[in-house]
Amino acid sequence: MTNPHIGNTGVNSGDEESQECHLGGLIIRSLSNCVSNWRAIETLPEYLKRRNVMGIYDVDTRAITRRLREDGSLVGALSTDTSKTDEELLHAARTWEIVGKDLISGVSCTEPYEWKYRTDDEWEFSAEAGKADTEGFHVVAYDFGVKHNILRRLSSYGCKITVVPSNWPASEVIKLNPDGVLFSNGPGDPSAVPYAVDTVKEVTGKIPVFGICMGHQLLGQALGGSTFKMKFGHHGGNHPVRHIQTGRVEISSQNHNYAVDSASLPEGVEVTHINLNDGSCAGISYPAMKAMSLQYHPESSPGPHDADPAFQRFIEMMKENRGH
Ligand SMILES: NC(=O)CC[C@H](N)C(=O)O
Repeated sequence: MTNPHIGNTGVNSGDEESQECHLGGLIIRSLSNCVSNWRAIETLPEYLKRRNVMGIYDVDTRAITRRLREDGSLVGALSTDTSKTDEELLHAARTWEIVGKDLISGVSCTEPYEWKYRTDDEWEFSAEAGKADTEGFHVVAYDFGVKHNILRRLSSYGCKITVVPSNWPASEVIKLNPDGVLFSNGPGDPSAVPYAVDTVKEVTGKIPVFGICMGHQLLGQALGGSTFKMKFGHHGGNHPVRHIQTGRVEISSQNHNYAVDSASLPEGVEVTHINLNDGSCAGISYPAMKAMSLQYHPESSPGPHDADPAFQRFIEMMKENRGH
C-alpha cells in the first residue's frame, strides 16, 4: 500500500469482493492502532490472521514506491519462515516469474453456481438499475477471479446469473443458450491461459459478450490482437479514461499489469476507450460480433460511478440481439 496510514477504517464484510482473500501478503508503512468506522466488524490484523495472510508494517513503502517508479514492477519475497537466509529469499525473488503463469485456475470457483444478490437498496445509485426487474436476461459469467460487485451490478440491472469455472467448456455454455456471456477480471498474464482465449473465441460471435479487465485482454487476443506487460501496471481509483465516440471522460478504477496493444487489433475491432494518462487501450468493441470489453472496472465504486453505464450498454446489446 502506498498510502502511509492503513487500517483506520477496519474491515467490513459488505465490501468483500471474493469468497476468499487471495492476497499473498500485505506491506504497509503505519498500522492504525484503532478502528473508527460504523461498518467495521474487525481490525485489519484480525482479518489477515483469520485468513492466514501475512502482513508486515513499519516498512518504508515510499522508498519501495520510488524504486518501482524507476525500475518498473519487480518481484519481492515475503516470508514468515525465520530460518530462511537473505540469500535464499533473494534467490526466491530472482527465480519467480509472473509472465507465463496461469494464476486464474487457483482463484476460480470449481463448480457452477447461481448468483442472486443485487446492490443493496441503500447503496443503489442508478435509476436505470433500480427499475430493471423485468427483462431477466440470462448471463453466464466466466469466473477468472470474478469480483462480486460485477455480479451484483448485473443482477441490479435485472440479469439472472450463472457463474462457471474458468475451464468450463464453451460448448456447455452455448448449450444453455444464454442472452450474454461475461468474461471476468482475473490475475496474471493473459498469454499464459490459451485455453481461456479459446473459450472466448468459441463463444464470441454466437452470443453477445462483455469482457472486464482479464476478460478484455482475453477478448483482445481472441479477436486476433496481442497483449503485453506494461512497465508499471495501472493501480488505483482515479484513472481518467475517454470514451472516444462521445468524448466523455470517466474517472475509473484500474488494477492491471498487462494491456491490449491497440496497433495489433485487426480491422473491424474498434478501440472505444483510451487511458488519458498514457494513451493505452482502455476498451474495445467489435459490433459485428456483439462484443465489448473494458480494461478497467466499471463495477468499482472508488467514489465516482462514472463507468457503471457500461453494464447498461451490455444490456442494450443483449436486447438488440433478442430483437427488441
Ligand atoms: N484485474 C484484472 O483483471 C487484471 C488483469 C490482468 N490479469 C493484468 O494483471 O493485467
